[in-house]
Amino acid sequence: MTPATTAPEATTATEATTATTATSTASAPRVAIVGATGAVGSTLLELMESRGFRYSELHLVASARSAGRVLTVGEREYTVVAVEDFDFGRADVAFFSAGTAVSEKWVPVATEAGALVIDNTIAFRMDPDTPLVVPQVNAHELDRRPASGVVANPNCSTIPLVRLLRGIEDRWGIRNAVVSTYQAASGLGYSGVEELQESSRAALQGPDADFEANHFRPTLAFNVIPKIDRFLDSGFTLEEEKMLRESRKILGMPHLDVTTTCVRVPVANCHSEAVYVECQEPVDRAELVEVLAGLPEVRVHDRESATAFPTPAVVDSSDVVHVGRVRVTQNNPRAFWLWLVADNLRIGAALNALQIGEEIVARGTLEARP
Ligand SMILES: NC(=O)C1=CN([C@@H]2O[C@H](COP(=O)(O)OP(=O)(O)OC[C@H]3O[C@@H](n4cnc5c(N)ncnc54)[C@H](OP(=O)(O)O)[C@@H]3O)[C@@H](O)[C@H]2O)C=CC1
Ligand SMILES: N[C@@H](CC(=O)OP(=O)(O)O)C(=O)O
Repeated sequence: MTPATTAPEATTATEATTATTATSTASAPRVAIVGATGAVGSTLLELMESRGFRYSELHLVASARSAGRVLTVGEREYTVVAVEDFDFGRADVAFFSAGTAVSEKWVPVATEAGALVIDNTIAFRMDPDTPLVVPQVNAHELDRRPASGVVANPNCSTIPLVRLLRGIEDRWGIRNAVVSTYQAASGLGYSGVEELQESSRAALQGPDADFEANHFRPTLAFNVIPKIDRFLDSGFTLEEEKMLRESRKILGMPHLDVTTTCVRVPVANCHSEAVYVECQEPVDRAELVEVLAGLPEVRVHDRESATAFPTPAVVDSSDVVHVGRVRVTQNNPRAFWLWLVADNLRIGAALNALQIGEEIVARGTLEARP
């Protein structure tokens, strides 16, 4: 997790916001990032640089609070523009990670102006005209420009899960899966991490320390909270419901039986999941390890030593899904458990969104601009 840098001195707003990368060509898209100052937006900017994603223009967009702030991307400085003041006709691709309400209001404006939107929020995920894409699973959905003009990025816990379930379904067939998540404070952005830090400091000072929670109630410091997002009438939370319905849509398995308990834990970054899967056929552990390790961008930590299992503190800022504790159950040879850890800001949000962008460019999907 690396915050964006603010340059002490900067070029003027107009110059800065329309700068062209050294590596760009006429065919590289013009890119806008809405939510550029946030945890996901900053991670996206970092990944664009490290992965060499080419653009002919880059526009950084946030709320009026950040308008005029200057961010350094690569070796250039860019001035942040308020979304109300941005002309989406200046972007071929617009990444949105500024919350659901912002996407509901501004994504239609962006698509109307001709931009293809890659949206990180829940706003359009279940829209039938909007593909919900994890490139390692269903990149073929990007062969054509979507009717809605939007490609949705799934929930941060759902992405690593479906990447493993795809390989398991293809080899053994899935009867059902039971998942418990252990989700980091960064799922609520920079302010979630700050609240975890401040509440931990206050808890260490004693019961009378002055601290007011905005996000996590009861406190997340030295605690775990079995509720993420709001409760539904079913008794499940919306986060748990997202994991069911989004997994079904991404995998193209409308009857997939996956049930979850989503839990917030006092970890800064990286979501973990304990996953139980019952298959249609008996599973051989060695073959399971081989199948999982053969999936794209997955690393299996398999009994290399007594501590060779992934944990959030160790695999933070990693671009692969880490898997450990792979074990077939003693009472049912068709069932097994595994443990996964994935960086929610990268794999669960910015990296997945950027990989969608890379696929769109590679497949020429943007050429059908309306
Ligand atoms: N964190 C995660 O793991 C995941 C997040 N997401 C999605 O991404 C969104 C952003 O997450 P994250 O980056 O972590 O959050 P942050 O709180 O760190 O950042 C929020 C960003 O949105 C901008 N923003 C807020 N309100 C407005 C507004 N009214 N108009 C324009 N821009 C606005 C902020 O700009 P400003 O600096 O001006 O306040 C900032 O750039 C989430 O709400 C969620 O929908 C999706 C999957 C995972
Ligand atoms: N709900 C996730 C983060 C997030 O924003 O998810 P979604 O995009 O599905 O609302 C978390 O708190 O860890």
